[in-house]
Formats: sequence, structure tokens, C-alpha cells
Amino acid sequence: MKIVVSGGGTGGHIYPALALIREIQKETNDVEFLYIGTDKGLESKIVTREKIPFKSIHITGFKRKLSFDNVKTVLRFLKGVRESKRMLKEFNADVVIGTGGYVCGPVVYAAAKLGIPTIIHEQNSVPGLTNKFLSRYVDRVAVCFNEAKSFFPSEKVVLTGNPRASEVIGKDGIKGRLSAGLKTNIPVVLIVGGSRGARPINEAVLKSLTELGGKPYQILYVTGDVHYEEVRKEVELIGNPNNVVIKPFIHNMPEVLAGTDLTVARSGATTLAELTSLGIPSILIPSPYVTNNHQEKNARALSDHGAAEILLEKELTAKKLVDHIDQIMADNQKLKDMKKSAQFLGIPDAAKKLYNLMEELVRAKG
Ligand SMILES: CC(=O)N[C@H]1[C@@H](OP(=O)(O)OP(=O)(O)OC[C@H]2O[C@@H](n3ccc(=O)[nH]c3=O)[C@H](O)[C@@H]2O)O[C@H](CO)[C@@H](O)[C@@H]1O
Repeated sequence: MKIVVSGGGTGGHIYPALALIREIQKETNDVEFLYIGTDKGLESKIVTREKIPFKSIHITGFKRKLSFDNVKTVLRFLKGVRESKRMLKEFNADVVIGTGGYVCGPVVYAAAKLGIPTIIHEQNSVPGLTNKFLSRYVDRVAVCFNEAKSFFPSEKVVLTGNPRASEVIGKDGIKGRLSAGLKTNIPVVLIVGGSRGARPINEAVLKSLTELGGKPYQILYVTGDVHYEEVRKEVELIGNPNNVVIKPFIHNMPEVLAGTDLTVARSGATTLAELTSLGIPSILIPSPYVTNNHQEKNARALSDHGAAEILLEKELTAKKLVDHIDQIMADNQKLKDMKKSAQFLGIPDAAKKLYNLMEELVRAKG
């Protein structure tokens, strides 16, 4: 089978696409991939580093307000469609999947117009503009939250989950702890602000650092690459407690998560897919700076089922952060209940579900 994958912009759209490719490659040698992205997006670096065949088209996103720039965008879209059609024919694609971000607009649209089976994958509980637009033309819309279903034509929607959920399972938590410089025999709280870190979370953690030093658990605190230097300078003044390890970014997140007892995080869709797949209790601090406040809705999908607690950024203080962590870490039954609820929401076989969906569509086309 020849599969075209397209998606880009943030890690949130690229990591699920990569996870899907890697998981399918584990299952079978019978599949050939082509990734279509943009030259400017993060995908051009990440995908080529993984040695996946990569081609690029030139396209920019729509502005939400009407402007002259949008006219240019429409022209670029049409050019992107022409380029995509040529690439899809040349590759002889059997199926095309878009994982979000504006690049998959022309690619998936072109595939639909050529009569190639198409799927879009929506990671969030509230869809982005591109996926809403594409849902009219595609054969299937794969979602990760039941809450997302109502935004799409009901006959096309399938709950598959996020392929990153498949990639994170079965990892060695002891290795994860050791790799981060943590002790193996003391509970771990991971604090991370999404793929780029989050200044408000960093501020609250810095203010509570000394107090966290006296706790019976260890903290792995991930600042985000761009904030690391600033945080490190402050920590030099405050003092770094023995039970707190500070890192700019975690490159082996699946292993580290396997060794984590409680996570404090932003509620980006992929993070939540990982947490539920592994059954990790969490305190979620949704980013209020995202389209349609979708991170809060993502977070509610977990907290409504007891899998997570929400701490809104506008209410975030150092004291509240520490109290929340303490309350959960001191209550074994609560940890167990949250773990169970998270696992209940997790879809660890998401990659397989998506692959089956592709096979079904290709078979149906004959
Ligand atoms: C600010 C913004 O627009 N964020 C969006 C972006 O989030 P963003 O890309 O930050 O967040 P996600 O939670 O979706 O994905 C983050 C990914 O990075 C990984 N990771 C993170 C930190 C680290 O040190 N190491 C590491 O590997 C996580 O394990 C995860 O796999 O895309 C998501 C998916 O569409 C959206 O829900 C978010 O709202």
C-alpha cells in the first residue's frame, strides 16, 4: 500500500503522523510512505531526520479576518492543489491522511478530487479550521475525543485515538528515571509545559522550588528549551533542591512517562493521548492562548471522568500548585482512581485502528 501523510506546523500535528508511520512500519514491510509538508514548517526538519521520503509544497494559513492576504492565500492554495495532484499521481498514492495544520489543506483536497481515499485525523476536542474545511471532501474523519464528533458529518466520524498513544506503551520506567538523573525508588512528579514550555508554569514552579525541596517525592521539571537559561539563572540564586531535577527538554518522553506517578502539564492533545494511554494521573493547566480555548476543552474531557484535575492559569499560584500536587501524592486511593479513569479513556491501539481504517477504504475502492 502507498500512503501519503501530510501535517505540519507544531509538534502536535507532526508527532502523531510520525508515530503512525513508525507503528505501521513495525507491523508490515508492505507499505511505502511519502510525507508532504512545507519547507518552512518544523516537519521539514523532523521528518527528514527520520529518513522518511519528504516533499514540500508552498502554502500559508488563512487569517481569521478577511484581508488582501487571503486572496494571495487562495491563489497559493490552488497552486498547492496543482502541485499536490502532480505528487500524488507520481507516487501513485492509494490513500492520503492529513493530521492537521494548513499544509494538509491542498494535499487532502487534491487527493479527494483525484478520487483517492482520504482521512483526516483530528487530535483535539475542538477542530482546527483546516480540518473543518476538509471534512466536507474526505471519506473519513478520525477523532481522538468523543467531544470532537459533533463538529463533523456523523456518517464519516470514527473514534481512533492518537497514534502517539500506541508509541508510548511498553517502555521501561526505570530506564526513564535513570536517564533523567532521578532515583528509582522515590515517586516522581513530572512538570512540563507542552513542547515549548510555558512561562507562567515556570514562574509558579520557581516560586515553589524551596518548598518542593522538602517533599517525599522527586520532581522532574522541564522548562522548555527557550526558557532554560533564564530559569537556570534564577535557580542559581534560589538553590536547587536535591529532589528536583531541571531539564530544558525531554527527548525520550515515552520512557520518562513510564517512570512518572503524576504529571503537571499543559493540555495539548498529544500529551493527553500519552497520559491516558499510560494511565498517568495529571494536573492540567490549559494554555488560554490557543484557538477556541481548545486546551481547556481537551482537559475537561479528562477531568469530567476523574482522570485529571484542572488548574486554570488565571488561578495558578505557587501555593495552589504545591497544594494540588500534595493532595494527590498523599492519597494513594486517589492516585489509583485517577490512574484507572485515565486508562479507561486511553486508546493504546490507535495506530492499528487508523491503519485498519486505511485498509478498509483501499479495499472498498477495489
Ligand atoms: C500552544 C499550542 O498551540 N499548542 C498546541 C500544540 O501543542 P504542543 O505541540 O505543545 O502539544 P502536544 O501536547 O499536542 O504535544 C507535545 C508533544 O511533545 C512532547 N514533548 C514535550 C515536552 C518535552 O520536553 N519533550 C517532548 O517530547 C510530548 O510528549 C508530546 O508528544 O498542538 C496541540 C495538538 O494539536 C494542541 O492541542 C495545542 O494546543
